[in-house]
Amino acid sequence: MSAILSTQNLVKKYGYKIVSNNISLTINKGDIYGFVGKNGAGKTTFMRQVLGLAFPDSGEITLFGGEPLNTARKKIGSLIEFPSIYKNCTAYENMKRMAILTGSSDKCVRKILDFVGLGNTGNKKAGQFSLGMRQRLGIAMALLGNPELLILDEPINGLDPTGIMEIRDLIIRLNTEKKITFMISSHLLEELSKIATRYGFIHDGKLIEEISAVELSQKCSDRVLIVPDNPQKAAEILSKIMPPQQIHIYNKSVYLDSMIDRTGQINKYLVENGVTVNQISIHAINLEEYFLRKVGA
Ligand SMILES: Nc1ncnc2c1ncn2[C@@H]1O[C@H](COP(=O)(O)OP(=O)(O)OP(=O)(O)O)[C@@H](O)[C@H]1O
Repeated sequence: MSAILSTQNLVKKYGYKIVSNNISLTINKGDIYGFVGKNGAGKTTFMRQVLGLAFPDSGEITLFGGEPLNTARKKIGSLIEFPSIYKNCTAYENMKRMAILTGSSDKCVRKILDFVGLGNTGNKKAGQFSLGMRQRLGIAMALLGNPELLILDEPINGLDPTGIMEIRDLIIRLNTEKKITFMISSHLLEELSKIATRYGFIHDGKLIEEISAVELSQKCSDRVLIVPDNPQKAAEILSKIMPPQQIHIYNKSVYLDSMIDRTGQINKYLVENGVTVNQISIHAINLEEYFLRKVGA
């Protein structure tokens, strides 16, 4: 697997605030990399550094196996926050403006507009577009110059369910048909989980975990949920009959990674050892819960 983007101990401070705290992250060719973090976690700042719009205090950015950053950045398209669209221009006119900067042909402009589903918008001004159409136009503009990597900052933020579905489908088609690698930031974790192949979780400027979608779904699969009167005591007692690393306390509950077929025995064992069990069940966690647990929320 070849890395398209990697950073080594990237640090960025604004005043005393460390916004990128030693971030070492890798995005491989073909990934749809979900960059997940709460508001203010440092997602945009990280992306801006990759794009050369903000400058790290220390650390390194490696693009496309070590090409000089200025030339390598020409292979990256981006949509950071809101697309810069002229509201009084049509989709085609907006694209033509951008095409001058990237040296793209008219044929290429029309092809991309068709691909993103805006080929038939005719004389309609972008100001009359839905938010979803505007986001698709933003992506279309980012596609000029044939990027190998697209960096999208919160591309589905504020979209209605149809808009979200359209952007999701577009990303999947660009990834599978055009072989474009994606880095997508979002705090809408459930939505991201429908497309991401790998994730990076960021919290308070720190990359707390990188994990593949397959590994994540294994980690989020069924486990035992126990609601005891005393979670600490329950965990301590259970650690005598199972590996302690498979026992997690979260939100006054105890979760066990194994023992799914032994809930009756667990219940009996805890009660015999003086723990009252208010609830014991099988529970699959979702991405949101997983992330919140990771960041200790
Ligand atoms: N130019 C700047 N000057 C000072 N502080 C900044 C600047 N840009 C960002 N910050 C601060 O850095 C922190 C991280 O911001 P950033 O926008 O990178 O987070 P984010 O994860 O993208 O969040 P959001 O989803 O809200 O945009 C925030 O506390 C923000 O206020």
